[in-house]
Amino acid sequence: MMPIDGQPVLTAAQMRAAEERAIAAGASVESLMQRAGEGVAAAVRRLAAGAEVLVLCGPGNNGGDGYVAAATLARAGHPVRVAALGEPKTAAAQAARAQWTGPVESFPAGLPEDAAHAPVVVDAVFGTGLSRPLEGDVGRAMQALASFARLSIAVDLPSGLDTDTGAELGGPLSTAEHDLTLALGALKPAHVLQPGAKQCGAVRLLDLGLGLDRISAPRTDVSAVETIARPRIARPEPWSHKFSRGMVTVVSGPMHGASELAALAAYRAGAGYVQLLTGGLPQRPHAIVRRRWSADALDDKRIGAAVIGPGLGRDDRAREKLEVALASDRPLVIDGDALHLLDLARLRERKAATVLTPHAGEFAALFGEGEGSKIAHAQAAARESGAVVVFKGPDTVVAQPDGLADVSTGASSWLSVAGTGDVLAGTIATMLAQRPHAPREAASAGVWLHAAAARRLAGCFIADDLANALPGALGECL
Ligand SMILES: NC(=O)C1=CN([C@@H]2O[C@H](COP(=O)(O)OP(=O)(O)OC[C@H]3O[C@@H](n4cnc5c(N)ncnc54)[C@H](O)[C@@H]3O)[C@@H](O)[C@H]2O)[C@@H](O)CC1
Ligand SMILES: [K+]
Repeated sequence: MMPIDGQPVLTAAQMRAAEERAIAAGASVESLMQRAGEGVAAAVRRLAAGAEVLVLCGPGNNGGDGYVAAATLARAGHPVRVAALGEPKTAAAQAARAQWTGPVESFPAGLPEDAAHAPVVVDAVFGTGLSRPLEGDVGRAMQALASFARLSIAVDLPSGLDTDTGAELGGPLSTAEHDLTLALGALKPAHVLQPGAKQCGAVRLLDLGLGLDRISAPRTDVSAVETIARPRIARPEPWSHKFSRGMVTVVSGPMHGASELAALAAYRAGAGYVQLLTGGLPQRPHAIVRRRWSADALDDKRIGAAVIGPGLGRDDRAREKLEVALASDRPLVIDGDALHLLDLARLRERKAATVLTPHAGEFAALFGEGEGSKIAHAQAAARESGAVVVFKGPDTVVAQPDGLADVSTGASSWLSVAGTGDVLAGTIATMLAQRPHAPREAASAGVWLHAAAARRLAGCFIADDLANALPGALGECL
């Protein structure tokens, strides 16, 4: 079982292609299924601690993995039962079924009442092949079993999810929520995009030897999408000074608090010099340099990145400031109100690095609703705008115009509070000021730090606390 940071994310079609490549290179579906089932059995055995396991098997190869896992557990002397949704339909699943010598109960109808108390449930009903909503009582029965179980584990994916979008094919609340999902061979979008990611519980990767790791396969060969890994951030050099550490300028507006938060976060994320262009009164922290806005305020070549949007307002003065920011040659983070004023045609004329940080509402206002997954939406928006797009949420996606994209995993739901977006904008600006040539990497590093700061707070917090937790998160990256 491997952690999921910095791993490729493959669609169902990309997964099939990887399987075909492995078969062309000498593997067989049966050998891959054996490896998958044995990996599942090893994980289940370790976690079940001797408790009886009920394996639910579907008609396809996901079910085949389940039969191999059940047979492997039985051979090891672990108490295990099997219940199946029909007979296996593929040759590989039929061969796997033949390994299991015990009885097969039928699922969902016919499963005795006491099955509801199975302490450990393994969902091997459907994986990447599911193309339509679960029929009959399958979803409801699975939910009941999973909620009664002390431990419920999904093989590859929780049955009922759309692999490529993470949507529940049968509509909201139609899929069981598991404690653990064992992603086979590679992560899929449903492991990282909501609501699928929540239904997965913890996600761990089982390697099937498909050669999908970044050492064997360069990023674009198998997939342009990857989960965000902990960034490596350099300590200041002995000869570093405040400007070489990264200078961030935050453009303020009538709602001073939002830009104050962005400026505080920029400092806490490691910037050497943060100035706030504001008409507000001096306040803490005094380290923030406060200047009045002027039309040439962004001409300073020492500025590594500027932030515009938090608390900016949407009036003519806000428009004027945004136009100055767009015309400047400084890297720019555009957030909040500025996203509502943005003209995409004007943005495309800009040469310097630009990062947009919309939440779902701002994203829809700028780019429309779109088709497909959140990853596909972010990729299309990056292509259309020519900017790096950070499509925020519980499953933040960072995409750049050529299609490369990163997805955040494990964001705390406590981040759903006012001001955390301003903190993210400031954090990304610092990363951008320190890494001027790599806006996607800078944005992803900022997203990682933001999520790590929230994890360190481990519960309810306000945006000021989040900014103040950034140094601890940064410490994890040195
Ligand atoms: N891609 C790979 O490299 C490997 C994949 N394996 C497993 O194979 C799985 C994919 O197998 P399959 O493609 O056979 O797909 P699944 O096992 O996910 O299910 C597909 C089967 O269910 C039927 N079906 C689809 N939607 C249905 C619905 N709503 N109600 C009833 N029946 C429905 C399909 O007609 C098909 O028979 C993966 O998730 C993984 O568990 C492993 O065995 C080994 C390697
Ligand atoms: K499954």
